[in-house]
Amino acid sequence: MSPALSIHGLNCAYPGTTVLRDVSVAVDRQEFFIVIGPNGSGKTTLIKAIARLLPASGGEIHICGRPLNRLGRRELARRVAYVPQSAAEDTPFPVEELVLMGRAPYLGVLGLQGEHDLAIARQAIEFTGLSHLADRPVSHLSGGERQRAHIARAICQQPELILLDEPTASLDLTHQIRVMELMADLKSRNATTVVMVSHDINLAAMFADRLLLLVDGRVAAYGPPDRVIEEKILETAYGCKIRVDASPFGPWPRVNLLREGRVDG
Ligand SMILES: Nc1ncnc2c1ncn2[C@@H]1O[C@H](COP(=O)(O)OP(=O)(O)OP(=O)(O)O)[C@@H](O)[C@H]1O
Repeated sequence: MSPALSIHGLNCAYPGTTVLRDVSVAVDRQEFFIVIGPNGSGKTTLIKAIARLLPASGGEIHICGRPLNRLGRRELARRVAYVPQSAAEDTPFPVEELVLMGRAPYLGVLGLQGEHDLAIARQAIEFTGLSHLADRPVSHLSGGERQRAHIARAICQQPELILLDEPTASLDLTHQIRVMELMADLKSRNATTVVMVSHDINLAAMFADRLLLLVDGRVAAYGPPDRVIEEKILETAYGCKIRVDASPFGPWPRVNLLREGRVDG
């Protein structure tokens, strides 16, 4: 079976700047894949290229074996859902309506939602812990609640591949772990492939099947967490002092930041 996502020799550029250079990775179906890397290394650019929001200037992206640029808009929306980095917006729609928008790729010409669509939307709202806010306008939610509403909309789209750009960035600790558990759950219950950008390397180590470390738009490391989360690799990538040990709470590595000159070794 072809991978959920395969990227070969991808280059992406904005006018005057090349951001991604020769990026090649493959993400298996039902994999939890997390992209890490310093600010400006090209993580959002990569996610946007996969969501077809940015054109590639070279290379190829395949979704479940199909070339990305040959998928029709509806087919792309059925296969791929994208949750952007900052979902700040003043939409006056209630949460339930925003989430129901995820059904758009499945509706007929009249765009009428049926009981089935409503049931899927309610399930996504419940799954993200927003049932008590279903009727509240999105503009009246906190940043973290709004982020979860956008995740619910993406889940409601029932995609094969869900792309999330720093979904835990504005969340408190409970909701950070909840979003990660939610994605792990979605992966095993719905066989969804999850591709996430995150700056939280310790959370990423706990949940990712594989990590991709981008530095200056290039693949610096790629593999299971214990192959990527190594002191030398991270210190070179981030340019700060780091110690890596084994987490006492599970079979994953743990990153510890050091203050300059405070610890020997
Ligand atoms: N619209 C744009 N036009 C020109 N350059 C851009 C544009 N968007 C991003 N860039 C540049 O491309 C590079 C990669 O940006 P990108 O947002 O992909 O990085 P990132 O790894 O997601 O960063 P962060 O961790 O800070 O969110 C940066 O140098 C950025 O300044």
